[in-house]
Amino acid sequence: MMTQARKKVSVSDLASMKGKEKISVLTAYDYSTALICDRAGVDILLVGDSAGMVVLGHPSTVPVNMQEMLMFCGAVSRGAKRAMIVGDMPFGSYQPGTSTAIENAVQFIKGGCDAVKLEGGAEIADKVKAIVDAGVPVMGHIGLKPQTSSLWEGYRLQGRTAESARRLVQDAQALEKAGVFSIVLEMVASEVAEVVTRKVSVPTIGIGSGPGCDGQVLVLHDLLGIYEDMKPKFVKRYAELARPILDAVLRYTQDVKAGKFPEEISTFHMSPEELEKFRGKNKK
Ligand SMILES: Nc1nc(=O)c2c([nH]1)NC[C@@H]1CN(c3ccc(C(=O)N[C@@H](CCC(=O)O)C(=O)O)cc3)CN21
Ligand SMILES: CC(C)C(=O)C(=O)O
Ligand SMILES: [Mg+2]
Repeated sequence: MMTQARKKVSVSDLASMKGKEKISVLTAYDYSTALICDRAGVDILLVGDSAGMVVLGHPSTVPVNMQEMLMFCGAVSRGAKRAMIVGDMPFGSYQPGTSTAIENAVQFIKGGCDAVKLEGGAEIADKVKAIVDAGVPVMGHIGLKPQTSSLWEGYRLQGRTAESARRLVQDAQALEKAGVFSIVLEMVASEVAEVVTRKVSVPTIGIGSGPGCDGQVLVLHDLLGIYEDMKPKFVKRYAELARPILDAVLRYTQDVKAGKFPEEISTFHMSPEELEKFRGKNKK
């Protein structure tokens, strides 16, 4: 008998959650935290290009490349048993053309991801369709698109005017038609996110887009309180871990300086016989 494949959250599981059960999504970038998030029952782990900011220390997500993303994806995939893993395609990995987009999407799947995410609406629908046709599930991402917003107008609320709200609905529908299994709505006015959620059949995942979305996503380091360079209004800190980490490292450093670490319990010894021989030889 074949061993049963691990029970993973699938595209069809997510589809059937729309309107019934909210979808919990978090970012993850490494094995140890992926393992914890998976154990907590997070449905989707997004290996976000936000790693460029919170892990690599860049001022935006723009500098992150494929090689870096694939390393994070491999680590997260080894930690997640149940959660679906979505790889965030970095800036430059899908802009050059459809075949480049397919090649890089396939690299994410080979690297352990179950799906990929691309920023953009109607203008990238052809690339989304091509990736889906190649057999790779795609998550859309509209509203605030950090990869390009950082180069143009900065990180601002989207869908503030009736015109831009209508465009968001059209973008969502274009992505749905192109075959996405889900759409991230980032920093979209709550009223607009609600309408988009009603108008598409696939689940919407909100970040800073109000409670009307089918699911929610946050950056793990924001939720844990260990990324302090910025605090968007939509972030809720479920813990303030910067402080306890600082305290632990302070105490460790004090102990090292004072010669109080390591203690006997953390120290290894030779056997008495070998120690005797060692001392004898050393005497000479
Ligand atoms: N750590 C982290 N968390 C994120 O949520 C995140 C990233 N990194 N990197 C990629 C993008 C960038 N994001 C951001 C960053 C800043 C604001 C921000 O400053 N927002 C202002 C409102 C600005 C306005 O209304 O025009 C705020 O006060 O929330 C929003 C989204 C969300 N994403
Ligand atoms: C915040 C989410 C949606 C994201 O794209 C990221 O973490 O990079
Ligand atoms: Mg991203």
